Amino acid sequence: MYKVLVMDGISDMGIQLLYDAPDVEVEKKNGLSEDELVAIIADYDALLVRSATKVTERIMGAGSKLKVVGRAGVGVDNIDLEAATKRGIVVINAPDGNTIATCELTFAMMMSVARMIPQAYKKTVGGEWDRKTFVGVELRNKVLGVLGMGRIGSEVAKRAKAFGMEVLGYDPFLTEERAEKLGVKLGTVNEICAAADFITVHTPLTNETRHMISKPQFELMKKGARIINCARGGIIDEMALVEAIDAGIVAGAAFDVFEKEPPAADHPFLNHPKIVVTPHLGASTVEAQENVAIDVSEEVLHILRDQPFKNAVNMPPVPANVLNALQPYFNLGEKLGVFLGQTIDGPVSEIVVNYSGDLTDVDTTPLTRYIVKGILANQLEGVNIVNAMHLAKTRGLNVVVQKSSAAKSFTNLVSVTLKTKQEERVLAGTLLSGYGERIVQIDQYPVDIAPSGHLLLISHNDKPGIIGKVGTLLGDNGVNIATMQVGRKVVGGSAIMVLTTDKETPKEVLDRLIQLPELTNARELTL
Ligand SMILES: NC(=O)c1ccc[n+]([C@@H]2O[C@H](COP(=O)([O-])OP(=O)(O)OC[C@H]3O[C@@H](n4cnc5c(N)ncnc54)[C@H](O)[C@@H]3O)[C@@H](O)[C@H]2O)c1
Ligand SMILES: O=C(O)[C@H](O)COP(=O)(O)O
Repeated sequence: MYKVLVMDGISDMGIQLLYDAPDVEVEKKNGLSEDELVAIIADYDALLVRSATKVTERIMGAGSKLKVVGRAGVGVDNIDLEAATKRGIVVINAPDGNTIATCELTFAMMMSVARMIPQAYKKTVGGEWDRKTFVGVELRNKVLGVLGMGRIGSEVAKRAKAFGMEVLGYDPFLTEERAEKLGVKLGTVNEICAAADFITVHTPLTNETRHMISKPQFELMKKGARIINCARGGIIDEMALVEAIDAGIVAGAAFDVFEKEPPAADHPFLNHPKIVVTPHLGASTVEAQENVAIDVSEEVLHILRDQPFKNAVNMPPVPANVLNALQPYFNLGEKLGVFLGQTIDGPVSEIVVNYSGDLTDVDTTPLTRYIVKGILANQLEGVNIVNAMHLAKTRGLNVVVQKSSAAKSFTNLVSVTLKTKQEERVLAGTLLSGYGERIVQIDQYPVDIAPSGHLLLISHNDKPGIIGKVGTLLGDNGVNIATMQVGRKVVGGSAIMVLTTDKETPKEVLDRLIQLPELTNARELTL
């Protein structure tokens, strides 16, 4: 039974999928401190949060069973991604579910700041009938600058056109074609700051975007510009904004997010007559909360059940067509790795993976992760497809991927070479129609082996009688041979024998095998 801890008031309707799952037990808690989470997290396989819970290295360190942290929303700045990756914990988010909610809040904020609705409301309910102070501006014919043209920024740009606004956009990944399709003119941050009547930001908070709008940008702005931030606190320099308003450059601002949340009681935005504030409500609609909770629940179930998933934040996304093409090979790739990992002595210095045939048509990176995971699994605990490449890198292990279009006798071939300072071992596998996964090459020897169960890999000199000696020794010790294959390059030269056995060969039997004078090596492998 998997235990899932759900924090931060995530929608019950959205996580119904988890309640309904027969293999999942859900517990809901709110407002736990870091210490309280550290004390209980070892019981859980999955943790679901919004932005309120900070998922720190300490929490993940204590989460000995933790497989996945699910963020019911977009921003993962409350989750220590590096710590998760190191521990092989998958971090997933729900990037699409709250786009429209946040886009619509952006317009609510834009209208609020254009017409001073919150300020007018406050006076009206206070008993004043003040129609002179609140003369606003229209959006029509105004220039809107959108910094960050991802999901939310693009939706904002589309709707701004309906208000009759001219839209200028900046995003390092916005192509001219896409900008043209959206009816957006491209500009630099400074050009947009100089030209816009309204500026809205929709980027993540990164080292590059921190204080992207600060004193120098405010100094470029038109008198009367208005600023909206429904993305992340810190993208706009809060103190520089207050100065720009007080200097008469900026006419007003609307902020849903703060550099520190919740802001201190004496934060200059609170009670400022020209600044509208909300408590991080961008995603707070019934629809968005249901959407993100459904998305994250589906992914959590996939991860807990070892099924493929798509929205991992600490792994590159895998497009559906790539996943479809590679998925049948994941198990084979891992088995090739597990096989090789058990056949090598001494530290591995390089892994060379060669893909040939149809597999060369897609990005094979996800499959490489399975291979590397399999190789490392023999040496390291807790290795999985999230941390496999990271662990390989931190151990100075070079992973080289090659592709060759000719697959020789096979439609597809995955060939893996493991190199240490002393030796080199090659293993190749394929999927054979009607037969499934097969290992088809060990070093220079062609073989045909199903990669599962117990195997004995024996290196020997090609001498008459050796097969009988091995068979007798195993038989005398109750180890039944299921299949046997022998390969050699030249008569009387070095050769290999691969046996599949119905049970593990005991260590003492293996030791006696190795003492046979014709044998150079014997290893028990479990796949
Ligand atoms: N207020 C809320 O409750 C709320 C709700 C949802 C999302 N958000 C936040 O809104 C932001 C945008 O969300 P999204 O779903 O559109 O994300 P997204 O990933 O689709 O878009 C972000 C865009 O920012 C661009 N970008 C990155 N660095 C940039 C830079 N230096 N200059 C300009 N553009 C840059 C990226 O290329 C990307 O296109 C995120 O920070 C997210 O956390 C806030
Ligand atoms: O990044 C997000 O998705 C938003 O900031 C929403 O955060 P929330 O789920 O805490 O409302």
